[in-house]
Amino acid sequence: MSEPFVAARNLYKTIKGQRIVEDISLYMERGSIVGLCGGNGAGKSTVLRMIAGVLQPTSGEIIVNGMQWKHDRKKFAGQIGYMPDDYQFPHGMTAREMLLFWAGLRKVSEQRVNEVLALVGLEDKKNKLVSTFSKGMRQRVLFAQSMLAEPRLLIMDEPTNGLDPYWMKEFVQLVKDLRRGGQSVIFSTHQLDIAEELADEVVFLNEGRNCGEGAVTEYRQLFGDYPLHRAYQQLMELHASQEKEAEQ
Ligand SMILES: Nc1ncnc2c1ncn2[C@@H]1O[C@H](COP(=O)(O)OP(=O)(O)OP(=O)(O)O)[C@@H](O)[C@H]1O
Repeated sequence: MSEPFVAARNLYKTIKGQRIVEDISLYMERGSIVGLCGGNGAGKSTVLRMIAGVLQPTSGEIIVNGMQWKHDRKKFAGQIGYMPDDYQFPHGMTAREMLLFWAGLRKVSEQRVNEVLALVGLEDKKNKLVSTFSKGMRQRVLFAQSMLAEPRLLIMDEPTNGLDPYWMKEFVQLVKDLRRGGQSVIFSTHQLDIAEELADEVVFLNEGRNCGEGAVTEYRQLFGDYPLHRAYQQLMELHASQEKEAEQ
């Protein structure tokens, strides 16, 4: 059997003695979209940061397109676009200047900067200071940044946070277009309706562990309407009853 496009195996992360991620394995086919769902502090950002190579796992292995971070950091990073959940933009930089800065790091042309500005609808705001932007507009700058080098894998942490309904829809369409172009996407979200609309596969995390995963079509067959809401609720109820049993 051939190796999946992304194979993250048995990931553990411990920070200052606290286990944050425990035995997470995750596999992605090329050109697929995976949604990571779970409550606050479930470990979604930590898992995404490890796959992106910005945080090293305490143990476990991550292979993207046959490459490992520890063997060739530059090549590994070169095939990934990462959209963090938060970013401190420097003062005094316009949207265009920010994107030109990132484009320079990745050897991307000015024409591509203009393309991504247009994709996220910021052409007319490109010469405005990012520090004056709303949360949703800053998210669109970060989204544009992640697409700059047309990476094979896009890793996006809470990408729809702060987007208005129009941009939420546009975002969904843009990500579907990326998939159509053969790019793979993994994203975290609290918005289960977005995960249902966008993802092929969903992984639910709770307290740093995988508590359920499957194809969205399977969840639909199992639960009908609002399949991810229902699946999540069931998983949380199961978790609560297991905790209660363990206490007794
Ligand atoms: N650098 C760190 N030092 C200490 N604890 C950390 C650190 N980074 C993450 N954590 C802890 O790890 C847990 C998981 O955090 P993480 O940000 O991965 O969760 P999340 O699922 O993305 O949460 P949210 O949905 O609230 O963004 C949390 O309890 C968090 O406090």
